[in-house]
Amino acid sequence: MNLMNQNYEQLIFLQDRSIGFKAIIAIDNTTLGPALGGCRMWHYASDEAAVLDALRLARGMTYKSAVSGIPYGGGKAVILSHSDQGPRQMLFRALGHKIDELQGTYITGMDLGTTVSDMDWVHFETSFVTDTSGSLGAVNELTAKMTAYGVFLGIQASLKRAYGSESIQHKIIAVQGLGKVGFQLCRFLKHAGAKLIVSDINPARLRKAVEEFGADPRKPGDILSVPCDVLSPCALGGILNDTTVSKLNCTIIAGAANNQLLEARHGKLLHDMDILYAPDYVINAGGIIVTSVELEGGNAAAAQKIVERIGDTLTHVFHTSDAQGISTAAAADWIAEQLLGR
Ligand SMILES: NC(=O)c1ccc[n+]([C@@H]2O[C@H](COP(=O)([O-])OP(=O)(O)OC[C@H]3O[C@@H](n4cnc5c(N)ncnc54)[C@H](O)[C@@H]3O)[C@@H](O)[C@H]2O)c1
Repeated sequence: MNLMNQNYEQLIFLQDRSIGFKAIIAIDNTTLGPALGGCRMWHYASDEAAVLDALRLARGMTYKSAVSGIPYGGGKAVILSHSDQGPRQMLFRALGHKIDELQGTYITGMDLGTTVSDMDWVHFETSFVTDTSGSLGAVNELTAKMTAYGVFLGIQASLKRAYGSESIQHKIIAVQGLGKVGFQLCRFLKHAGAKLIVSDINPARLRKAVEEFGADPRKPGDILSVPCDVLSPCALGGILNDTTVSKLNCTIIAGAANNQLLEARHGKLLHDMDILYAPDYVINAGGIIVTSVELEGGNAAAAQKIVERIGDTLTHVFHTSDAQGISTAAAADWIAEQLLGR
């Protein structure tokens, strides 16, 4: 990988051997405001894989903020997880110390593998952190709820585009992943009259969804190929790839998971197969909207008002895709690039 060819603003490598701390901060773009994006703590196969992940996630945040109309740029932090690390508080305080030196260019928060208490440790060192105890997003899991609500509205907009009506009544919707977002999404969908098919690697969560929603459970390996109107990926990224795309049996893909397309070309593949793909960073922006409203001192109602624009943003993406004859994924990127003035 030639790092100098990547179009980012800053790539920062951090290391403190005494506490087994190794981290990366990627600041993709600050044209529209300070770079916003959570901190992931993950085990990577190599340092290079971690750098690539940080850069890709940071770019996704730039685009997500731009299309959502919030005054922030994109960034991401990654702490490389390994066996001989010091106590978590030391790792997150080390990260916080560096973030403070950046004087607000980058603002962090929670992501995969990190928690509210980790953000509290970051907060010991800097105020450029969200998702701390008592924050707007952390209380009653507002971030996840608003993400689920945005996905629900995005599913309605996608149904309207594919079937001419946004009605969810009797539509078959397959939800992969019943965590904080997926479970809440099922609540909205069930209430609107959907027939749910669900899957989770966690048997307790699966059982709960069957009991609460009368959902039809499937094995994790089967959910992506079930015949359905909408497939809603709410677990991991990279699930739309060479192996899975040919097995899909849905009209629409609209879910919360980040980086659903393994590679950009898979967006084109879906387009050629006439499957309507709701670009992930457009439909799952509810969480970052809560964070941005929190940073501006707003409340849950203010956040909801912005989340309610997600359906219209998605419709704009679909129109752009039609007008330019490009995939919805490429159309979303094009809109974001325009907003960034590039
Ligand atoms: N929480 C948010 O506000 C938010 C915001 C934007 C995007 N996202 C993205 O949405 C996705 C879900 O987020 P979350 O907060 O609900 O996470 P979570 O960890 O609470 O839930 C993920 C669920 O997926 C399940 N799962 C994992 N692998 C699976 C598989 N192969 N098949 C079926 N189920 C599987 C897990 O058991 C878990 O129940 C993630 O990709 C996340 O990055 C979340």
